[in-house]
Amino acid sequence: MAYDVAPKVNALRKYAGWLLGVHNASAYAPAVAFDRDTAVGGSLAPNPLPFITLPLPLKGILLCLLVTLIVSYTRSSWRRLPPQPRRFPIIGNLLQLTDKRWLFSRECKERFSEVMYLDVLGKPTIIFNSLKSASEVLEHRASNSIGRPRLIMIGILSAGLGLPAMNHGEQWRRMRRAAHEALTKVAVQRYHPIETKEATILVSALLTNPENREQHIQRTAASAILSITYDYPTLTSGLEKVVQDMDRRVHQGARAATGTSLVEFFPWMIHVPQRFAKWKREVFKQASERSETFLRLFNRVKIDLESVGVRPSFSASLIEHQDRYRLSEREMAYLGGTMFGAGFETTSTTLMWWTLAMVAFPEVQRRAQAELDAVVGRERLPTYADAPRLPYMRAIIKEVIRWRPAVRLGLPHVAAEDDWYDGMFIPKGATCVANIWQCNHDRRVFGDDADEFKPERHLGENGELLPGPKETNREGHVSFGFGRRVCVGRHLVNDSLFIHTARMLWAANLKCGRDENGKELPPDINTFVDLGIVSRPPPHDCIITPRFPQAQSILAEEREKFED
Ligand code: HEM
Repeated sequence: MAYDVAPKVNALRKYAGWLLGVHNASAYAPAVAFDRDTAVGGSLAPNPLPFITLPLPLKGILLCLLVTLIVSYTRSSWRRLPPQPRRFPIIGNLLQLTDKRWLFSRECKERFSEVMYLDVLGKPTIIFNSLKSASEVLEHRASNSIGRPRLIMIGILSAGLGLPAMNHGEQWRRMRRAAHEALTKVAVQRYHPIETKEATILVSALLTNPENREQHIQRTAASAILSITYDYPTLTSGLEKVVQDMDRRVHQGARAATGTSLVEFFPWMIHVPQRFAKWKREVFKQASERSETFLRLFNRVKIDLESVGVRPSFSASLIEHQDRYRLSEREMAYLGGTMFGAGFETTSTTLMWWTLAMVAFPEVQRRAQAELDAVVGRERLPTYADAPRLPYMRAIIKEVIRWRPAVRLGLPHVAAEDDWYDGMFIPKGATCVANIWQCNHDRRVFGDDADEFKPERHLGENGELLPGPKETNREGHVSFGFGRRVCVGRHLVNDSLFIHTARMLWAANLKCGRDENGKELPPDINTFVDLGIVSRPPPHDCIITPRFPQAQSILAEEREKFED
C-alpha cells in the first residue's frame, strides 16, 4: 500500500515558510509533483498549523521560549549529576543502596571511584566513595552538610530526641554541646578507672572461659558504658536484664536508622490509623518502652546524687551543669540513652574485629607483645600511663578501625544548598552518605596494600604514632564520620580499646582454632555480618591461653584491688 507523503510535505513547506516568516511557503519551495491517482488514504488539503496564523510578535515570543527551554535544559545542573548505576522503574536505585555487599565491593569502587548518584524512590542520594570527595564535601564544607534527613521511624522511636538522628537546630546544638563537653579527650580520663576495671575482668573471664568470648566482650562493653553513663554497678553477665533491654532498644534503633522502612518512601502511611497498621502499633509501643527505660535509668542517677552524693558519670555531669546546657530532664534522659545506643554495639564490635585480626595476623600479635614486654615487663599489668610508650599497640587499634570499621556506611547528612564536587552537581536537599568502607580502602591514599592489615602504616620513621593523612579527619581513617557530626564518643572508645587490648595481649595468646586433625582453621577475614548500622565479624574459633605462668595470679591480685 502506497504511503501518502503529500500532506507531510505540504506541512513541512508551510512550517519552513513559517520559520522564514512567509505565509505562502510554496512560493519559495521548489515544486514537488504529486500524483493524485497514486496518493492513497488522504487529502492533499494543507495541514493547518495553528501557529501559522499567529501574529508575528507572538511567534517571536514562542520561539524565544522554546530556545530558553532548550538552553536551560542543556545547561541544567541536574544534567551534571554524578554517575549513576542502572536504575529500575519506580524504585530507582533502592536495590543498590540496600545491597551492602555491592556497595563495599571492588566493582562498585572501580565503576564509581569518586562519587555516585542514586535515585532512591525519587529521593536524590549522593554516595562518596573516595576520601577526597567525602572530606571535601562533608568535612571542609561542613556547614552545608550538618543536617540529617528526616527519618520517620527513628523520629518516632527516639521521640525526636536521638542525637545521631536529629536535624541540626537549637535543640541539637544544646544536646551536642553537652555530650561533647562530657566526652572531650581530657574529660574521658575520669572514666579510666572504670575502663581499667572492666578490662581486667574481661581478660580474666577470657582466660577462664574462652568459649564464651563474644558474650564476655558484650558484657564488658555494656558494663563500661552503663557505668560511665549512669554509674551503674559492674555487670556480672551480658545476659543481665538491663543489657538485654538496652540491646533490644539498640537493634530497634539500628533497624529504623537505616531509613529503608516503607514509610520513609511513602510518608502518607504515617496517617493510617494504628488499628489498621501493625507496624505503627509496634513502633509506638517500642517508643514508649524506650522512653520508660531511659527515664528509669536517669532517675536512678538523680536519686543517687541526692542521697549518696556526686560520683563521676555522664548523666551526673549533665545534671550538675543543667543550667549551663539548658537541658530538660527528658533531653538529659534521652542523651544518656543515646550514649548507650551509640557506644555499646560499636565498641563491642570493634573489639571483636580486633580479636579476629590478632588471630589472623599472629606476627602483629607477637610484635605488640614484644613492645609490651619491653615497656611494661611481666611483673605488672599495663596502665594508661604506658600509652605514650606503646605506639605499636595504639597503631593496631587505628588499623583495626580503618581496616574493618564497625560502621561501614556513614550516617546520612543533608546538603543545605546546591553544591558541586569536581564538576558534579550535588542538589540542595540531597542525602549525602560517606561510604566509609571505600574511603578507608582508597588506594590513592593508603597505597596498593590498602586492603591489607598493616598497623605500621600509622607509624613514622622513628616509630612514633602518626596523626594520619591530611584527608582523614586526624585519626588516620574516617571511621568516626565527618564535620560537625563527627562521633562524640571517639575519645572514649579510643581510650577504652587501648586498655582492653593492652591487657589482653599482655596476659594472653590468641590463636585460631583447629580441626579434629589439628589443622589450623584461619578465620574468614573477607565476610561480615550486617546488623543494620554496624557490621560484625563472622563467627570464628579462637583459642585463648595465658602467655606466661604468673599472668593469671597478677590478674587475680588486680581484681582483688577493685573488690576492696
Ligand atoms: C568504634 C566505635 C565507634 C564508631 C566506629 C563510631 C562511628 C560513628 C559514626 C560514623 C558517626 C556518624 C558521624 C557522621 O554523621 O558523620 C557517629 C556518630 C555518633 N557517635 Fe559514634 N562511633 C563509635 C563509638 C561511639 C561511642 C562510644 C559513643 C558514645 C559514648 C558514640 C556516640 C556517637 C553519637 C552521639 C553520634 C552522633 C553525633 C551527631 O549526630 O551529632 N559513638 N559515630
